[in-house]
Amino acid sequence: MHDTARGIVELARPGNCVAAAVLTGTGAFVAGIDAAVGPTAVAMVVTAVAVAAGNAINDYFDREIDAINRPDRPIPRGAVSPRGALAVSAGWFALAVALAALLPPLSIVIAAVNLVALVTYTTVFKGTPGLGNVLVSYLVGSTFLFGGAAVGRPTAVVVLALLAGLSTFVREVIKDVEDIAGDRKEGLSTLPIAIGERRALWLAAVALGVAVAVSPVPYLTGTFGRIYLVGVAAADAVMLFACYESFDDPATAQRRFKYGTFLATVAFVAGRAVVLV
Ligand SMILES: CC(C)=CCC/C(C)=C/CC/C(C)=C/CC/C(C)=C/COC[C@H](O)COP(=O)(O)O
Ligand SMILES: CC(C)=CCC/C(C)=C/CC/C(C)=C/CC/C(C)=C/COP(=O)(O)OP(=O)(O)O
Ligand SMILES: [Mg+2]
Repeated sequence: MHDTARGIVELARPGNCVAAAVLTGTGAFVAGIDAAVGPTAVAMVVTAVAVAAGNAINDYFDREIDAINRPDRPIPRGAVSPRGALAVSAGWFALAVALAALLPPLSIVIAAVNLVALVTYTTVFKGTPGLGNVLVSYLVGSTFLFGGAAVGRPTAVVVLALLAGLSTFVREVIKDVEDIAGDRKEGLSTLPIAIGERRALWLAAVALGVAVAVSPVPYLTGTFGRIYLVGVAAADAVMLFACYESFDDPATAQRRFKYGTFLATVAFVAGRAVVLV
């Protein structure tokens, strides 16, 4: 029983759930959390539960592949049965739907689109070159819009959504380069397999260049205070270095890149806080 409970928690990948919920909360905070603390809290829980549901159904559909490449995952190691994982995912999806119904109309629309995307990601989008990366990027970017919509001001965080989406695309491509051997063995057609590793990494570098060029905009529009520039410059530097590093060592680069995105999230919060105090 102990390993089953641990397995169910692992299916959710709680670190991703918390990180995504923080992004939703950041979106609400930047947009104007004073307007609606309750809906913000609900939106953060919906985000966390939706990510848990999406990760669990991903493991269900990936169970044969993971048995070869990730035997330590809960289903291949026998901690949770495939049917059990599907039931847990369905329960989390149902909970996300029930809670999303408490939110404003636009939030409900975003949640509905995202939940369908999460159910179809693995079976429809993941194996199509670049499409899976674009969908995950949209999902991460949408957390800011979801938080902004919860407080009735989604347009206030469109730039943040774009930055999060672009940077997620970059990291997903680097992760696909890291996983290229296993993905090729599984017969997956990821972007690096379809167009080549270096071309895929150059495409990611261009996307990062756009994100870095756009990153001062929240300061220039007055949304964030000057401290944001210091924080986002550090985050940009980490992500740019990770992107350069990815051509030689994608495994280290994608982990370093993730720290850069966390640094950027802190810069968003600090940048807004100094304007509000
Ligand atoms: C240029 C600039 C200022 C960019 C903004 C960067 C920003 C705030 C990005 C947000 C990225 C973030 C913190 C995402 C966490 C939420 C999440 C669940 C991401 C999706 O991850 C999917 C990935 O495949 C999971 O893999 P792993 O992390 O290895 O478990
Ligand atoms: C705002 C709302 C309602 C939802 C947002 C949902 C979010 C932010 C999702 C983020 C992306 C995410 C974590 C999706 C889950 C599915 C996924 C991409 C799993 C990873 O799948 P693989 O590509 O198989 O990689 P692994 O090797 O890690 O399994
Ligand atoms: Mg998987």
